[in-house]
Amino acid sequence: MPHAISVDGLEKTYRSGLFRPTTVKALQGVDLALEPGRVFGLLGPNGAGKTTLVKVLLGIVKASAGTAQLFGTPVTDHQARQRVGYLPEKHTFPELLTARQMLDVYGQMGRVPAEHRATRIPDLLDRVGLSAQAERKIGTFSKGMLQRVGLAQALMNSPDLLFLDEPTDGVDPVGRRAIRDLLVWLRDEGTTIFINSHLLSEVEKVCGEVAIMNEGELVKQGAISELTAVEREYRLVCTPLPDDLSESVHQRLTPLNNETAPDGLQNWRVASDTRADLNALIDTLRAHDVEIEAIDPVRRSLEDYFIDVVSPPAA
Ligand SMILES: Nc1ncnc2c1ncn2[C@@H]1O[C@H](COP(=O)(O)OP(=O)(O)OP(=O)(O)O)[C@@H](O)[C@H]1O
Repeated sequence: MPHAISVDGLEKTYRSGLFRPTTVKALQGVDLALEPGRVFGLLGPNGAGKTTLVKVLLGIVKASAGTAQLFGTPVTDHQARQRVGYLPEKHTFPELLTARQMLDVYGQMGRVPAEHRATRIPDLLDRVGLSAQAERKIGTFSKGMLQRVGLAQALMNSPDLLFLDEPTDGVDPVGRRAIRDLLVWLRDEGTTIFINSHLLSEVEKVCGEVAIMNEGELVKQGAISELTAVEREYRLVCTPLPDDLSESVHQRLTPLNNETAPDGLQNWRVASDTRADLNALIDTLRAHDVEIEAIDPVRRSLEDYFIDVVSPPAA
């Protein structure tokens, strides 16, 4: 089965100015392979090249070098876009149309047959929580409602691959939850979802894997759980430590909010260079009748990780 997205050595250089031409290297050799059925988040600071990458994938912008394919079809071939839905960041929908009429127009443009539109429009409006607003004019919609009707628009042609640019921007927490639930449902149905967003906490909740783009390059890529794990540090939850533990054991344990644990359990941060070392420590604790409730890798937030990756090192 081909990758949903496959990008190899992609470059894009913008040239502007007639008398004093300037060039901007927006993409500088991007490689990406995305399995179908994944929810993928593309992160990066302003100007990193995220929108350019999406535009190349959608055939809106022509790459300067490299190749890009959607489901094995080159993005330069219009067939590649037949299986794609897109919610742009700055969308403007016809304000005088009602939500239902707007979806009908976009469905027609996407060559969705009339009988499919008749069932799909109420279904999608229901899924994005806008059934009661079906006959309301788009011009009267709030920003959050516009995002939700935009998402319904992107889904009109039942895409296998969905591109979303800042999908939850301006949406209140209830609407965000509705969008998140919808994305999870789509993923479970097998849709590949590509999200471009600055809202890292949202990305963290819905994306399985992310890539961080900086200055036109993908500098990090992987599962969020792997990227945010702090190497060889663990959080240990256990019954109170006895006083007769050796100094060397104590030195490896840093207390974490122990005064706030209402159940009498204690939280410790454990640094351990090897697995054997960690297991030896646990053996020592168990030999002192300490009961282990949990031991997990310490994780940073995606935001902390992101800032570490994109911030230039201090001079
Ligand atoms: N049409 C264009 N002509 C010239 N330069 C452009 C054009 N579009 C984008 N750029 C430049 O290319 C670089 C990448 O821009 P791009 O919009 O892809 O970044 P981005 O990561 O999407 O940023 P943001 O998060 O701010 O939307 C920037 O330096 C931008 O100024």
